[in-house]
Amino acid sequence: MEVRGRGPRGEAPWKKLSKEELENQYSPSRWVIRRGAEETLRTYSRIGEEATKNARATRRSLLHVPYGDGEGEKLDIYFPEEVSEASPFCLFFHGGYWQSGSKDTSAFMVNPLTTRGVAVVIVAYDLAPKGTLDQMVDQVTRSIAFVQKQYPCNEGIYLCGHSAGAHLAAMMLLANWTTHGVTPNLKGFFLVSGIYDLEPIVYTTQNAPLLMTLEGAQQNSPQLLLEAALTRPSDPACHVLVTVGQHDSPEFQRQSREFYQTLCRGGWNASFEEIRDADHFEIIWNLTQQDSVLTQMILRTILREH
Ligand SMILES: N[C@@H](CC(=O)c1ccccc1NC=O)C(=O)O
Repeated sequence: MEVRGRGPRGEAPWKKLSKEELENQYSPSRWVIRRGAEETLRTYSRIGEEATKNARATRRSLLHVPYGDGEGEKLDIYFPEEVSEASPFCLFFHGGYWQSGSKDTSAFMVNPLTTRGVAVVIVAYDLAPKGTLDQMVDQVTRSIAFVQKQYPCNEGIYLCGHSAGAHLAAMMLLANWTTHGVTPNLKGFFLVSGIYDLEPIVYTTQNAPLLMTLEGAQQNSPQLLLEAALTRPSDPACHVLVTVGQHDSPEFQRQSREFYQTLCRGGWNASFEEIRDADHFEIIWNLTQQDSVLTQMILRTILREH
């Protein structure tokens, strides 16, 4: 019998790593090749800030829209040139290990997508230590239900997440919409350099603000939940793109590959792409560029299917 989360051949590979090596594997900025770690993180913030400033200056938008009663439950909606409530909508969930990042610095994909008629929503959620993983997953679920209720004529809802945000988006593959009074018109997922098995994170310093227990990590691991899922995808046409950077760490690459394989076994319409010459941060900077491989893959999926 296959042991849950361990693959068909026994022990999870990360369990053989020393504490230092595990820390290293789950520190994305240590794997970048074109600049130092600190400079990378500064550049990441700067590019996010510039993209957001640019999006807010050039696109029609609704900013800080509450999707719930909580202080942190806000989202920004950026509209295409020809405002239409029937546009496809792409919701973006930023990364930062569930403890950093902001919707106000994450409008990376807004200009390339709105130019092609796609409305983009950048979603904020309560970061740790204020927010727990369970709360963040619930907030993300409610943000999607909110968009569906506001724009019932949408031509498809697509979820895109980076790193920790890809984890939150991936959890929506398993969401139970019956308690939300609406089933969103979900047509695709774009999961970028994500983490799908949270168990190794428990043993790294990233867990200090998260305070995840082993049990909590397992309950919020789409990798384990999908392996155990008895249900098939309700919409077989819904596409799941799993991407990882060529220069992401071997553990990040393993997580993406194994998640993709599990999706395929579960009957999902999934594809896997390693983005050449990109590290964990450059992969998201690509989204600010109309002609990058990742932007083009996302646009092809949305424009073909809606
Ligand atoms: N301190 C982390 C920061 C990090 O992992 C990160 C930063 C911005 C966006 C995504 C990130 N990773 C996962 O969510 C690092 O070592 O790179």
